[in-house]
Amino acid sequence: AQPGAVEPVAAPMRNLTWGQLNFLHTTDTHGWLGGHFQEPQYSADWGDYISFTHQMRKLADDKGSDLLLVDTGDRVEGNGLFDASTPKGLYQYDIYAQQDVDIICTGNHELYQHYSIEREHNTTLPNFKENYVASNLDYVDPETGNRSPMAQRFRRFKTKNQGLDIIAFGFIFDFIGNANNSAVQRVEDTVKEKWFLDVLKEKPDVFVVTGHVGLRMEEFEVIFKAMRQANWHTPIVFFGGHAHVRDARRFDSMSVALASGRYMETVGWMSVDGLKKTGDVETEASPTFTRTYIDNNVLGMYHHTGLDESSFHTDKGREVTKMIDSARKELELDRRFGCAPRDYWMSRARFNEDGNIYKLLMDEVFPDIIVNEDRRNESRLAIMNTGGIRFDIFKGAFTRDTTYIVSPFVSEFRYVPDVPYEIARRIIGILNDGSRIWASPLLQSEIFHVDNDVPPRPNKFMSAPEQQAHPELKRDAADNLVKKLLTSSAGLPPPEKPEYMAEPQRDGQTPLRSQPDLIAGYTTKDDFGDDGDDTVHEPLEFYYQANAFQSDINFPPNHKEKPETVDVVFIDFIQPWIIPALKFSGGDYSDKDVLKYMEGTFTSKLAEWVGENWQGDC
Ligand SMILES: Nc1ccn([C@@H]2O[C@H](COP(=O)(O)O)[C@@H](O)[C@H]2O)c(=O)n1
Repeated sequence: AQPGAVEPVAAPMRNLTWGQLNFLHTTDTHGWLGGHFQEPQYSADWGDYISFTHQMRKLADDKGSDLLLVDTGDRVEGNGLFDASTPKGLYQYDIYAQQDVDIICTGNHELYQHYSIEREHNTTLPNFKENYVASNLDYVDPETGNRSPMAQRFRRFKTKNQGLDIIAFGFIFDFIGNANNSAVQRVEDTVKEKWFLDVLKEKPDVFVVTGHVGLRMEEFEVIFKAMRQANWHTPIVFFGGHAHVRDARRFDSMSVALASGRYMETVGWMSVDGLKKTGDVETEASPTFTRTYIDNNVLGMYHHTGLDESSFHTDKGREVTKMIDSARKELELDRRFGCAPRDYWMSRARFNEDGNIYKLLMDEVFPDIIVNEDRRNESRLAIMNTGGIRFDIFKGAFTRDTTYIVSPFVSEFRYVPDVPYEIARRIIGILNDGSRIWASPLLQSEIFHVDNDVPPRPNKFMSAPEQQAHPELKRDAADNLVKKLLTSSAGLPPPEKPEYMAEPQRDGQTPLRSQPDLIAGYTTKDDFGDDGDDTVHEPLEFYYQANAFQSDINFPPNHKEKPETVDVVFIDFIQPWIIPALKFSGGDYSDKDVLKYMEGTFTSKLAEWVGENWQGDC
C-alpha cells in the first residue's frame, strides 16, 4: 500500500472457492490506482493488485485450473492520479498498463471527452492489443470522419492450463453522451448484426461477455436473450460495471453475471466448475458458479494467497507501487488545501441533515462561489445534480487529491437570465420528480418537442450511480415527495421529512451488530445470497438522495417576498434536463437562451472555497 495510507486491520474472512475457470474482475476504478488513504479496508494499490494476481496465477497453475483477469471500463476520471495532471492521465495510463488484463473493454468515462477517446485509441488499445474488445463501439477519425471498430468485436482464445476455448465480447451500454470522435451502437442493433450471429454459431467452451453495463440494465438482458436464442448450451459468464455496486445475477442455470463495485474498493472473484472442454464426449456442461467480493487490502490478499508480508509482494508489484508514489509526489496530491471539520456523506446522512455533503454545498459553498460580478445583485437559483459529487469528504486533511475525488469533472456553470420566479421555482421539483414523466415518449414529443428518435433520458441519471442502481423499492415514496415538491411554494424540498428519507436503507442487508469488532462496509445481497463479501462487515447506512439540489442566493431578506425574476444558474451536465423542466414549468426556453455564468469549473471553485473557509488544524 502507499506510504501514508492507514493500515488495514484483520477482520473475519470468508474463503474463495476455486473452480476450473476463475476470474478476477475490476471495474469503475476511476483512477484510484493508489488505493484509499483514509479507508484502510480499501488501501491496497495497483502494485499490490499486481502482486496478488501474480500469486493467484501461480496458485491456478499449481491447481491445473485457469485464471483470467477482466476489466470493464471507467478507468479514468475520479482521482487526482488521473485528473490532476496536464494532460489528464499523464501517469495513469502507464501505471494501469503494468497489469496483464486478459479481457478489457470501454466505459462511458473513457468517452465523455474527445481527449480521453484519443488516449483510449492511441494508448490503451496498443497497450492491451488483442485483449481489448469493443463489440458496439467505433472510433471516428477526427480528420477524415472515417468510422472503424474501436477494437476487435470479439476475442477468441484458449486458456493457459486447460486449453478452454473462450469467446469474449466487450460491450458498453447505450451511452449517448460521448464526444464525436466515437460512436456507440445500440446493443439491440448490435446483436442483430451478422458478425455477432455468426459468432454465436460457434461452440466455445464458455462465452465471456464483458460490458460496461449494470447487471440489472436492459442491455445485458438483450444480449443474454439474443445469445440464448442462437445457442442454448454454452455457459455464459457476464462481467458488468457502471452501477458502482457489488452484485451478482443469475440469468439461467448456465449463465451468471458479476459486478465488482467501484474505485478499487472491490476485486471481484468468479469461479466456474463443471465445464465441458471441446472434444469431450458430447454431453452438456452443467456448470456451477461462485462469486466473492474481495475487499481491496493486503491483509485480505495475504489471506487468499496463504502468504504474508515477507512472501506476498513481487518485484513488479513493488515497482508499480513506487511508480504511483512518485506520480503522486509529482502531482502534489497530498498538498493540503484545508481541514474538513467533520465527515460529509453522500448517502450515509439524510439529504437535509448536518453532515450531508449536498447540504454543505447548498447552505455554505454555493452562496459563496456562485457569483458573476456583473449580476451579483440579481437573485439566483443555483442548481447542481447530486451525481456530480463522487465521494464523501472525511474529517481531516482536504488535499489536492480530495478535490478530484469529490469532483473530478470539468463541468462549468451556465445560466438562463431573468426567468420569472413563478416558472423558475418549479424546476427543482421537476428534476426530482419520482414519477415516470421523464420516461414518457409522449411527454417528450408533446411537451418538450423532442424528436421521438431521441431516447428519453430518465432524470435519475442526474443522481449518483450507486443510487441509480438501488432497487426501485422507493418509487411510491418518491412519488409522494414529488407531489409535495410540485405543490410547495419555494420549489425546495419541503421542511417536513419525506417518508423515504426517514429511515436508512440497508440494501436489504442483515444487521450484523451482534459482532462488535466489525468494520462498517459492504454487506451485499445478490442472486446468490448474502455471503458474497470476503470480509464480514457491519452494514453501512444508505439514505436516498434527491437527483438535484438548489441554493436560493441573494433573495430578499424577508422570506415572504419573492423576486420577480431570477437567474437560473446550473452545472452544464444537467442542461438536457433544465431546458425541458423550464418548458414543463411554462417557460418557452431553448438551448439558445443559455449563457456561460462565470469562469472556472466547480472543481476549482470548491478547492478555493476550502482554502478560504477550512483553515483549522488537522
Ligand atoms: N460530467 C459529468 C459526468 C457524469 N456525471 C454523473 O455521473 C453519472 C455517471 O457515472 P458513472 O461513473 O456510472 O458513469 C451520471 O449519471 C451523473 O450523475 C456528472 O454529474 N457529470
